[in-house]
Amino acid sequence: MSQLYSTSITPEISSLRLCFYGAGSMAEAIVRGLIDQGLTAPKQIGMINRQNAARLDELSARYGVLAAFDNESKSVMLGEADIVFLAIKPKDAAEALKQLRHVLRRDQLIVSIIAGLSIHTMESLLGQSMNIVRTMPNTSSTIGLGATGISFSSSVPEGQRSLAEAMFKSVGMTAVVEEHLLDVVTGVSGSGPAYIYYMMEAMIEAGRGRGLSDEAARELTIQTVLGAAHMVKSTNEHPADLRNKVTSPNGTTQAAIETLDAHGFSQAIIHAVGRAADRAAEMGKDIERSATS
Ligand SMILES: NC(=O)C1=CN([C@@H]2O[C@H](COP(=O)(O)OP(=O)(O)OC[C@H]3O[C@@H](n4cnc5c(N)ncnc54)[C@H](OP(=O)(O)O)[C@@H]3O)[C@@H](O)[C@H]2O)C=CC1
Ligand SMILES: O=C(O)[C@@H]1CCC=N1
Repeated sequence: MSQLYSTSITPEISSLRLCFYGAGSMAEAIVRGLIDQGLTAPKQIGMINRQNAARLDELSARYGVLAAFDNESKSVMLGEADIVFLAIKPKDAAEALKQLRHVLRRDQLIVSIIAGLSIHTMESLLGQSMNIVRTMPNTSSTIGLGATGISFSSSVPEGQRSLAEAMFKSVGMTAVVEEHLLDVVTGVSGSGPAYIYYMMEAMIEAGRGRGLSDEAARELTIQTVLGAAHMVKSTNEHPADLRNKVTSPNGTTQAAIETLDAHGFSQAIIHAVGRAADRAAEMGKDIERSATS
């Protein structure tokens, strides 16, 4: 299997065994996306968590993936994997990676989705340089509409880079960026869906508050967000130009935008993205400190 990695040809993903170390919401989003998009079969995917057996049962039943419950099967599953996804929370990363030090091999591709955790710290925790793909996906991968930032450790050969990109492309779009920019990616698109949901919550609440039914408020909001995103993508126009086309002089949109401006809407979003990026860096530093303690 490792032979495939040494070539510059992207191997068939379906022939590789994938192991998700951490079986939480983001791991599920990627797994569901990979299966639904037909990139691989459920039986090629193994999932591990720390203790929550009910969660593993649920994932096996829902997707047909394999699950490892005891330490021995966890070691076998990790050992047999061609690609190991690190999908645990940042706070658990230092301890978990130290435990993986003698389990992971250099011929395996490591794909981390952990916010803030640098390739350098991963290699310190794992005790050796490895082929590491550091990514920042988002939960829209579940429906094939994810946005994933990707960077690579210097040793990752071209074939493995293409493989990693192909996996994440199958669940959305990808952007290869320099590693230091992944924290910004976290602020924009990793956490980004939550900002949009938050705005949708407010729009729905406002609609209901002014008398729309729950269903009408929800459906009108959904279609508005969908349509606006599609408009930006399909017309390729700048969002500001599209906004201007909605805004009649002295009309309703102008009144609304002035109200948003009065409440610091743009600045709030800019600060939120920046704060998320800073928080990713802080979490990375915390893990780095645990790595050396
Ligand atoms: N959620 C999101 O939108 C995004 C998350 N991320 C990143 O993805 C990662 C996972 O986040 P998310 O899915 O939300 O987290 P969850 O809390 O949903 O899942 C974390 C999983 O890790 C498992 N786990 C914890 N410690 C260990 C261990 N030592 N060995 C094996 N498994 C372990 C947990 O198992 P148990 O329950 O048994 O403890 C749980 O299944 C994070 O690092 C986050 O930064 C990246 C992009 C977006
Ligand atoms: O909130 C978090 O820390 C993770 C990282 C990006 C989205 N969720």
